[in-house]
Amino acid sequence: MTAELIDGVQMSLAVRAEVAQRTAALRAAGIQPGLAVLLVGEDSASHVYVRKKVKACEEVGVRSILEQHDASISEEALLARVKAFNQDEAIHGILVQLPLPAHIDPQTVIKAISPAKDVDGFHIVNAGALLTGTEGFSPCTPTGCMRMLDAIGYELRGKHAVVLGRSNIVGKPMAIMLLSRGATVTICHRATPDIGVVTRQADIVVAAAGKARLLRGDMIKPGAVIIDVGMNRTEAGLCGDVDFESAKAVAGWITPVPGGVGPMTIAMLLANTVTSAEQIALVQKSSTQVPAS
Ligand SMILES: Nc1nc2c(c(=O)[nH]1)N[C@@H](CN(C=O)c1ccc(C(=O)N[C@@H](CCC(=O)O)C(=O)O)cc1)CN2
Repeated sequence: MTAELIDGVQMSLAVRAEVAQRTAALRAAGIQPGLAVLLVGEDSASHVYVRKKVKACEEVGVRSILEQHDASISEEALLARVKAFNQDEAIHGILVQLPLPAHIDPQTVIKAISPAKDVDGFHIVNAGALLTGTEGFSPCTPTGCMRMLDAIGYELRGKHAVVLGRSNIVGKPMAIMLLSRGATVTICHRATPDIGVVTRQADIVVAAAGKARLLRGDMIKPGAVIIDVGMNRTEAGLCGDVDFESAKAVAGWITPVPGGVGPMTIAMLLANTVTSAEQIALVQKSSTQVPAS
């Protein structure tokens, strides 16, 4: 068997086209969606991702402000910048690119972002909304993975989904999203003794462990859907958490790296930013409406 490729580039273009239409409608109503991006330090991968985000904004008509800070910026100074963007009416989304330097606590910084502008969906208010199935912003990478599963018409109800990795930005929210769609979910992590025993039972594996080529073909149930969130820079170049060549010989569907989940992450960020602008516009409109006498 050779797996069918899930093309994240094509899917992200479809999402971007929708976002561009919504942006055009907002602009016609006098609202220019705006995203503030805070980048701290010299992590080269972060610079690549942020450049992609800024370019994507430009392409769909979202205004972006990129603020770059030296790695030595204090936590207080960074918090002050976040708070300034919270107050800025031209800004509808705020994101702080992760990882941050070791002297800055990411949770403290994320907590300072207004939940209404938290287009990364990392704030505890939005994490709680996801957990309880109420309205809020969902993290971009797992939301992008769900869109990919939907795009191939995959029915999750009754399936066994295995998530590799338990990070706050991918593993945990991914598990909640799969669970809320009726899948039986297992999370494997560093302390799981033998992940192959678990993954061989899975109908879907989402690999987000941050370990190059962790999931090999011999650990996959024939016909399973394999979503690779990994973004590992090795001597051989960029590779995912899945050993693509051996996995594609066994799986039913598979995402490539690059060109899989990454572009969908950026597309979902654009979608969240435009949603935020639409919501803020709605609130502003209702607060300026004069009640009928
Ligand atoms: N504030 C945030 N920080 C981080 C997030 C996030 O969602 N919000 N996620 C990751 C990195 N990330 C987004 O920021 C991200 C990673 C990869 C890609 C992407 O398009 N990858 C390309 C390949 C790029 C390359 O050549 O290196 C692909 O897969 O095709 C986009 C976004 C951690 N930090």
